[in-house]
Amino acid sequence: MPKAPPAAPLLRVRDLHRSFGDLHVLAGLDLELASGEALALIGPNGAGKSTALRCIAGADQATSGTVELDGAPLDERSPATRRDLAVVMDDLDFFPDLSVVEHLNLLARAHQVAEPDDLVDAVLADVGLQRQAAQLPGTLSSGQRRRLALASAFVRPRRLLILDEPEQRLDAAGLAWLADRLNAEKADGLGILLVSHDTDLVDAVADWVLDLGEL
Ligand SMILES: Nc1ncnc2c1ncn2[C@@H]1O[C@H](COP(=O)(O)OP(=O)(O)OP(=O)(O)O)[C@@H](O)[C@H]1O
Repeated sequence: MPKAPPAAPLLRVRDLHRSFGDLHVLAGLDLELASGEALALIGPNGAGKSTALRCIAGADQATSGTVELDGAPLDERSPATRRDLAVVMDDLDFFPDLSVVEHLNLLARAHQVAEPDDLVDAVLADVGLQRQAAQLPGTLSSGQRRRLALASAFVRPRRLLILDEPEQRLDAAGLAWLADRLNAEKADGLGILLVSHDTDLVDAVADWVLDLGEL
């Protein structure tokens, strides 16, 4: 009996290049990620980790190379990609006049999740922002703003989670929560691509580690 062709990985990046003038930040990055797995990009400051995430997520234009989601070119404008891809970068942008709960409600409803109020309540409790639900982003502490950014990814549909230094500004309890949450996401079948300088988080979550400082 003929064998079925192997399923495409959730994410496949081939020969990704990104240069800024004569600075070759990415010079042929290859990676693959399956559903239910986490891949951590590590490396020193300036190694190109955020550049890689931005090019993969479509926030920056690679000089050359391919990025595929489920075997099709990843197009951040397509409805399918926008449904599947949840991105939390390190630049946190919020509407200054929408409260915490209003942000999360807006996202859940825009992504047409079932029972948005229940999901938002659950995520608020999970990220520890229940008491801050009515506050505006400008009144949150920096760690609370990071929690809101992470919460934004958890109130929407997703199959691939891309996270740039999600550990930033989290306290010890927040870091423990983050590792548990990301492992729960993996158990739910999500693929996770993260950049992190936190070796404990990488050890706790990553199935694969790619050191961009060594490429
Ligand atoms: N838009 C840009 N124009 C010029 N140079 C850039 C641009 N974006 C990034 N770079 C350069 O590319 C290199 C890689 O930057 P990047 O932010 O990807 O590093 P990183 O590995 O994420 O570092 P860190 O650990 O400090 O976050 C750096 O030398 C940076 O100055």
